Amino acid sequence: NQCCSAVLQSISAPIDTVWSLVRRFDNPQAYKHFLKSCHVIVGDGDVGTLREVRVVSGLPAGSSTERLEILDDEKHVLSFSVVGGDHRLNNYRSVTTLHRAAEEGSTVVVESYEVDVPQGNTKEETCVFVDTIVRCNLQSLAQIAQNKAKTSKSNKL
Ligand SMILES: O=C(Cc1cc(C2CC2)c(-n2cc(CNC(=O)c3cnc4ccccc4n3)nn2)c(C2CC2)c1)NC1(C(=O)O)CCCCC1
Repeated sequence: NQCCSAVLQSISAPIDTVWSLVRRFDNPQAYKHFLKSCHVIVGDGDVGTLREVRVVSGLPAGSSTERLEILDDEKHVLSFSVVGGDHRLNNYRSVTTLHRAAEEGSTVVVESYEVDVPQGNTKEETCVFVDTIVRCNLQSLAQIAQNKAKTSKSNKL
């Protein structure tokens, strides 16, 4: 019994700026603020790389082991799956894609996922839970990418 959903986020920064942050499988904590640390267990940052992330203290879970499934620098697609850890997100897999928005220098991020519905929770509760975290992450990504675009622009003046 799985649930799936997608979260969209518009970002006023060029697609290459946003992608430079999203593509770093070894550094998710750059914009995911529930993460305290990340270390690569196996691999060089390409498909098959395994990372272990630790969540900030005070949360029920401690860590998660995650595998990079897709990293496409041309199509701006990143996908990873959760393969272990002390949490209740079994068979979690997400796909994040970037798209040039109509407006010059703007990007739309689409992050979709699927995950097993844990014992004792409903599909609805599971989607609300995960959507909330993913939305937080993408709002943080937007802030950081927009700041990065501003600083790089002012450096060019
Ligand atoms: O952003 C993050 C960092 C991240 C990673 C983790 C877990 C280590 C994996 C957590 N977490 C999870 C838990 C323990 N509760 C569950 O397991 C869990 C699973 N079903 C549920 C279904 C319904 C209600 C509650 C549920 N409760 N305690 N902490 C957090 C906390 C909640 C804010 C953030 N992770 C994702 C990412 O994009 O990297 C986005 C979200 C999905 C995983 C990938």
